[in-house]
Amino acid sequence: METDLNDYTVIKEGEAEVLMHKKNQVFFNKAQVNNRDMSIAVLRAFIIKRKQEHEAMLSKRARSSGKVVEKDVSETSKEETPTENGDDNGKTNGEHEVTTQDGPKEAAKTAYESARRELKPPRVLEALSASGLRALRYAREVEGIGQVVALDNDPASVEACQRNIKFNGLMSTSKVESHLTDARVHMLSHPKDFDVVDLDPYGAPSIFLDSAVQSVADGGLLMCTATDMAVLCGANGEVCYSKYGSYPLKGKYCHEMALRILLASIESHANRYKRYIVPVLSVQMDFYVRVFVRVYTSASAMKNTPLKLSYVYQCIGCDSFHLQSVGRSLPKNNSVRYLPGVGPVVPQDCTHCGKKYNMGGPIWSAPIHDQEWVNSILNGVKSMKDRYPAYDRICAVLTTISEELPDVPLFLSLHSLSATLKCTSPSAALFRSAVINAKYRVSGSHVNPLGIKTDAPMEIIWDIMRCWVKNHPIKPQSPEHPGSVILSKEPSHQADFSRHVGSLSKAQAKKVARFLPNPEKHWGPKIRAGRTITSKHVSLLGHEAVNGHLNNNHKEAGDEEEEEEEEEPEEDIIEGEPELKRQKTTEDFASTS
Ligand SMILES: C[S@@+](CC[C@H](N)C(=O)[O-])C[C@H]1O[C@@H](n2cnc3c(N)ncnc32)[C@H](O)[C@@H]1O
Ligand SMILES: [Zn+2]
Repeated sequence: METDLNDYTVIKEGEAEVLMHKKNQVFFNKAQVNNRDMSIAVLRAFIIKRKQEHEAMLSKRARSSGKVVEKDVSETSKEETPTENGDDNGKTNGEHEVTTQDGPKEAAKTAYESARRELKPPRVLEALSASGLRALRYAREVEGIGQVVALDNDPASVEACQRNIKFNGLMSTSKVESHLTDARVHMLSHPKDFDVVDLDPYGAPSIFLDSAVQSVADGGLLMCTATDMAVLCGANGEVCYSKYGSYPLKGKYCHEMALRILLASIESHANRYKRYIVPVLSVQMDFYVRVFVRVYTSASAMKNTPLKLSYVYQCIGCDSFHLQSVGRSLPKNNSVRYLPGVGPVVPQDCTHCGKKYNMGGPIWSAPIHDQEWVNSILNGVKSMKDRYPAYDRICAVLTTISEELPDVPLFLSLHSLSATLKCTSPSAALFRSAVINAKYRVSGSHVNPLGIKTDAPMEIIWDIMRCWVKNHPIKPQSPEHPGSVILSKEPSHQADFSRHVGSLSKAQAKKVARFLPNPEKHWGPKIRAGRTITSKHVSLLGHEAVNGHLNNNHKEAGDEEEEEEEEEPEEDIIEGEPELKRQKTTEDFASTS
């Protein structure tokens, strides 16, 4: 069928152009440019890293095969050297037989050259592609990328994607292919077939995780978005548990907890197939979380999973939180014994304010980024500023991430600490100085401008706040109030608030932007393409965001099936900071006492 261009608007993002039908039957959200740019930056870093790893494996192989050839040439031809992570990229697939005729050095060189040719450009699966914009951007903008397979189970989306592939010319038609299929079926029938798998669903990715972890090649990259922030941040704890297998807690750190719940869930799916993940970058931006993890196969490495997971105890009175590892390991002779974690790490009642704890998790409590990757992604982005439409935003996010303490899960909120004590808040610089002067480490968090990551125990934090209140007295409060209980104790550590040079992050000191406002109104989620627009959507998203598609015979809010599957905000939770203090109601206290 001929395409009448008058029916379409051309949308350009990066180097890709897509045709959007004026009736807008296919999903497109401009705000996801940050997500797509960040993914391109990670893909570029992945391609470089993969090449470096391959080179390193080859030279190791060449060295070892050279040595072995000198000893026994016939044995060398049979040998295979798996990489550290059990990755089989380096296999010669038995194709290359090292002959004795050219001598050992030549044999090693030929083996090297043969294996070198084997690193094929990475194959990418864009499992949920809609218009194909993302797949097209990957194909057009990421140097060294291989085939990009774009899937969707919606016929209108696949039709649009195929039209867009043609519209983007020869380079796209040769690299991108689009299929109408259920992504889960395709991933299950293509085990370890893709070097990169991208999941960008409406709402939760949970139903795609099991097949996705099987479809990624060893050492490959899984990139996964979740926009169901209300669920992940604790609005419906039981729904989160059913989808992800973890209980979320309503804390100021909930967006970071969301990232860690998603990582724990991916790991759990991977473990079913003797696989495990290594996160390289985990980002909370705009209205979603997105994680980038590498997937490896190793039954023995998988035993470490319980050491990377923790439950979280969070006090309902003062928000103090404590992590309890799911498992532990003990060295035994030359091996390791794996044991359950020792607990509980907290008493029944909070030692600071006397209230009970909620228990959440398990969450991923190992690092959520690889700082070497983060730096190389950030440097890559800076070196190609003009190639990223969302340069300022992704640069700001990556800069903040590059300064996060990698080994400190979750964070404190200065406002929350001050709200508990009902005092004025010290400035972040003063508070951070007091922590550093007490000989602990401190950093910001990319998910919250007011977040403070620190390895200081809660006793020290409350002592710092007690000392602050001594100089900034508060109005008398009821003696049962958690803040009054905390302040009734004398500090055992005397806080030193004198300004420390480390109280500002490097980026703050250099005045590099770390958090940016949204570039325009309605910079948020969009509803599922083809859905009936209701008054609920308009009130949540605004008229512009629903593209003026208010349907007159709309259903009322609540009539939608699978509501939490939408790429929609839930009031309070997604936009900015959830107002969490108010959730500590008498109901909370009663239910745990
Ligand atoms: C949020 S959109 C993807 C947006 C796209 N990645 C982008 O960057 O513009 C999600 C898409 O997943 C598709 N989808 C939902 N379930 C699917 C399934 N089981 N298999 C394949 N596609 C599916 C929907 O039709 C929709 O087009
Ligand atoms: Zn407490």
